[in-house]
Amino acid sequence: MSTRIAFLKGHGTENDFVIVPDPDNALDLPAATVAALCDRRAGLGGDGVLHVVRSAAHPEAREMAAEAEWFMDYRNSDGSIAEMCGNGVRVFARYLQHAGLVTEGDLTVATRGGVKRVHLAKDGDITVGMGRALLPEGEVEVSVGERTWPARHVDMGNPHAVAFVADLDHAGDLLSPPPFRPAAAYPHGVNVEFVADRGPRHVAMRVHERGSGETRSCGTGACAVAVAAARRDGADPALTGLPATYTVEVPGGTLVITERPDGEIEMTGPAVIVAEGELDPEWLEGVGD
Ligand SMILES: N[C@@H](CCC[C@H](N)C(=O)O)C(=O)O
Repeated sequence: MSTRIAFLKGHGTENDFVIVPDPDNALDLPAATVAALCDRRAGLGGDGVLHVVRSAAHPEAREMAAEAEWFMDYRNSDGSIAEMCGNGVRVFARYLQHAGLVTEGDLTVATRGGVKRVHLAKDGDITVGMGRALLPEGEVEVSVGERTWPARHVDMGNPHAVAFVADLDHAGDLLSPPPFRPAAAYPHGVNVEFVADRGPRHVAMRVHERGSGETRSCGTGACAVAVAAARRDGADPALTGLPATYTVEVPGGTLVITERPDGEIEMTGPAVIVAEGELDPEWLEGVGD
């Protein structure tokens, strides 16, 4: 990579991303480059990278090109690849609008977790159709220090372990991934949500994200939390025939999650573009040295 490369910085409820527009998939973005971009001291800083590519130009998205023109090639801040990023989809859609590539209204975004339907208001919040959750059977436990909690395994395209706790401070400083049992439950690692009640259908969470550490929000995590809370509260929409809406407070803001009786989940929240610029080619050439 020796030519000048454009970037933007954006966030959704303070889950922050470096956005790299690359319509023709011409850039090499190895894990070391992603990690350097996300480095908060020596790079731009971010919980992840949103690599913006035309679906037709990306081998993992070509099959979705007829349904969604743009592919969100999402990477965690350590350079690892994840199937989905809920806050990322909203910020991705906001970028497309900002760049004049789409107008407000309805659009689709291809992700490794399938095509997501997005409703983009001109200046307001963005709603994403997140698909259905899977709830694999089996007991899971997560620990922090001396404390251990039962956790609900919820798959939102990416894996989550949701633990209800009395106090979010019990999750400690979350400087390393919370150990979980059994190891076989999450062969590819897991995002862990700690959840405390705030009121009827109103919860607060902290999250330790696979590949990024503790972040200030996780959209797929908030959906997993709402799904787990609805089962705990006897509000499973498939059983009641009624939608279940939860307000999920995250350290960086608030997300509203609705699960319908057919299992489809919608997430609504903000998305903001903060800055744009160009990477310094010399800095980029030195990455990985
Ligand atoms: N912050 C994201 C989730 C990003 C991926 C996650 N760290 C994983 O590895 O599965 C969100 O908003 O959903």
